[in-house]
Amino acid sequence: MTAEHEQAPQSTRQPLLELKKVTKHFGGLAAVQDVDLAIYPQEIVSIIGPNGAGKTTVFNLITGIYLATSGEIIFEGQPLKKASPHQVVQRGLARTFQNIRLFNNMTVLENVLVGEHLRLKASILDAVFRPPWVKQEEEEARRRAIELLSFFGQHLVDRQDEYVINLSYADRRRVEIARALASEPKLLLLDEPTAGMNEAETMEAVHYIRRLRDELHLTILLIEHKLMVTMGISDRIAVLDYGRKIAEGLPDEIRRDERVITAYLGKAATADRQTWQVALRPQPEGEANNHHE
Ligand SMILES: Nc1ncnc2c1ncn2[C@@H]1O[C@H](COP(=O)(O)OP(=O)(O)OP(=O)(O)O)[C@@H](O)[C@H]1O
Repeated sequence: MTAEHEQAPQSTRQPLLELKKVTKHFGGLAAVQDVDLAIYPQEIVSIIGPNGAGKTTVFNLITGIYLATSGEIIFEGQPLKKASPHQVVQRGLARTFQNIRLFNNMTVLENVLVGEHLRLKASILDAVFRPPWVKQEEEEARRRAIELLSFFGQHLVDRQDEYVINLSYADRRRVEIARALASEPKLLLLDEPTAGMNEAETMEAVHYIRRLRDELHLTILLIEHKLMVTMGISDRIAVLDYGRKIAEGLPDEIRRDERVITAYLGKAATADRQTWQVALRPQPEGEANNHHE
């Protein structure tokens, strides 16, 4: 652990985001039930669980896409209440999606600029008549968008005028994160950030997710199906099953948790436990994230 990561114990800090007994019903189905979760500044927290466990629904509740049936979601000490997705972004939360949602008929740079529009002051009339301050604001937005692309290396800067449809899947995921960063969030929600990536791209994604926390001081909540990634990157992990949180803890605790093993493998699959243990083995020295250890 480096000195810059040392933080006060959680008990003395205020969570950046807190879910209190959050429940979401779809008709008779309880997709999320009584979920409590606290995420502290500059943590990387993962939500894992089998298909249909309620992970994406939790993201949709936090980001204002769904209204909770009951319970409370609190950001920086203030309830999000009925905040719309737009208002949630203004409060400082940004997200990416399981299925990348970029504008394919726009360039890389234009997509990132879309993420900046909430911060800009110019109205439609200003944009039409373009007084000097609007031009200045546009230039500043453009400069910042390029800077955000450069977080992922020079190659995205070089391809800023390319239509996003021409980029690799991994690059499109990077552009989607750059667009989320453009709204200057405090909390970034990443829904399966390594889906569709090969091993090398996945390892690179793990590296830049850590940099988002370490260099940009972001707090990160992610859903990730690749358990090797989750185990290596997370400070804490929350496990959902049938909408309920069945476990929460450090990666090592989750790896050994009987309820988690059962949820993933089913009761009849105890013979597969060794496979599970192998899949979740700690990352090699230097790769493990010892943020809170
Ligand atoms: N809009 C909706 N209307 C009705 N049911 C829904 C809706 N959204 C999700 N569900 C149901 O809620 C449950 C939880 O779904 P959710 O997508 O949150 O799970 P998940 O853990 O993200 O799954 P996956 O890993 O497959 O993405 C599932 O049974 C799903 O069918």
